[in-house]
Amino acid sequence: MTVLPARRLLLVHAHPDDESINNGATMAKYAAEGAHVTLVTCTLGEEGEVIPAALAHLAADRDDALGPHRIGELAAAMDALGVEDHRFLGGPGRYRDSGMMGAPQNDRPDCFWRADLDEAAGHLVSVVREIRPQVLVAYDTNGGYGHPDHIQAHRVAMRAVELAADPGFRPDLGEPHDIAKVYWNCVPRSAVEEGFARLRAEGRDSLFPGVASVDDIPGVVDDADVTASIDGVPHAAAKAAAMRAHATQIAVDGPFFALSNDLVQPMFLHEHYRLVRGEAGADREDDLFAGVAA
Ligand SMILES: CC(=O)N[C@H]1[C@@H](O[C@@H]2[C@H](O)[C@H](O)[C@@H](O)[C@H](O)[C@H]2O)O[C@H](CO)[C@@H](O)[C@@H]1O
Ligand SMILES: [Zn+2]
Repeated sequence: MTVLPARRLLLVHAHPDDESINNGATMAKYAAEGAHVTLVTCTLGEEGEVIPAALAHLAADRDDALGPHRIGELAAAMDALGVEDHRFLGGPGRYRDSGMMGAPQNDRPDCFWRADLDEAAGHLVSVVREIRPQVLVAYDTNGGYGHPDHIQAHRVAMRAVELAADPGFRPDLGEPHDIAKVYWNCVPRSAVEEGFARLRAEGRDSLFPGVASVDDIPGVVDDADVTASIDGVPHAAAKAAAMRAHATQIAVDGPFFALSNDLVQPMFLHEHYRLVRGEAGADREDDLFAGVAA
């Protein structure tokens, strides 16, 4: 019987790369502090575009080998963050990347967007009842930016929070567990505006073919809606290394990056969260475990 650390954090993401973009510094911080950090990724990202020309053959409409390749990218990213516990929902390849909203891939019977909600949530309940986290991080109801896998990851995570605590649900999956605090990823508008001002001031808007806009940033909220902000500056190098590890999806340029759409955007080193379940430990928390664990 493995005895886990006192502080246990669970994060649920749609594709390999989302965890590093949204929470890389937070994950590195808590791993370095000795908390147990568990990442559950819901798909292998099989339908992603491929940035390096030398790897273009991996794409779904070529060799359809991007999923297994991204397993390796995710493992390298976890090494960079110091995270040892990362899993795929239902096992690697159980749910396939659904493609962007409206894409024909949304209709594939094996895609995550078509998953049965309670069946998928059951796989996550098993992890919750094993790890028994005090804190869960998930996407907001729009999945940050409306990608079907992100929306579904939100739904599965929130359904698993309910089911994991229900003693009548699947006793075979372990004792019920009530997650004390649930946060949704977010970015305060002031941080987005500051990031783009820095990008323009450093002239990076001329090095990439395009520049993202505020509307391209997932989960932008009014500053007042932010509950917790994690200062990830001490973990900047780890976050950048983790993002670089996802080389088919992300091109990193110092404190900026672009996805395969070539739109440069700031890399946020402060990572922000909105508490949607549980009690906040302060008006603006600097610790996700505030009030729940030593
Ligand atoms: C960050 C994220 O969620 N990436 C997803 C997303 O990828 C985007 C998609 O390919 C889009 O067409 C591009 O313009 C954009 O640059 C990409 O970031 O969707 C992919 C397909 O579902 C997914 O694999 C990728 O992880
Ligand atoms: Zn994603």
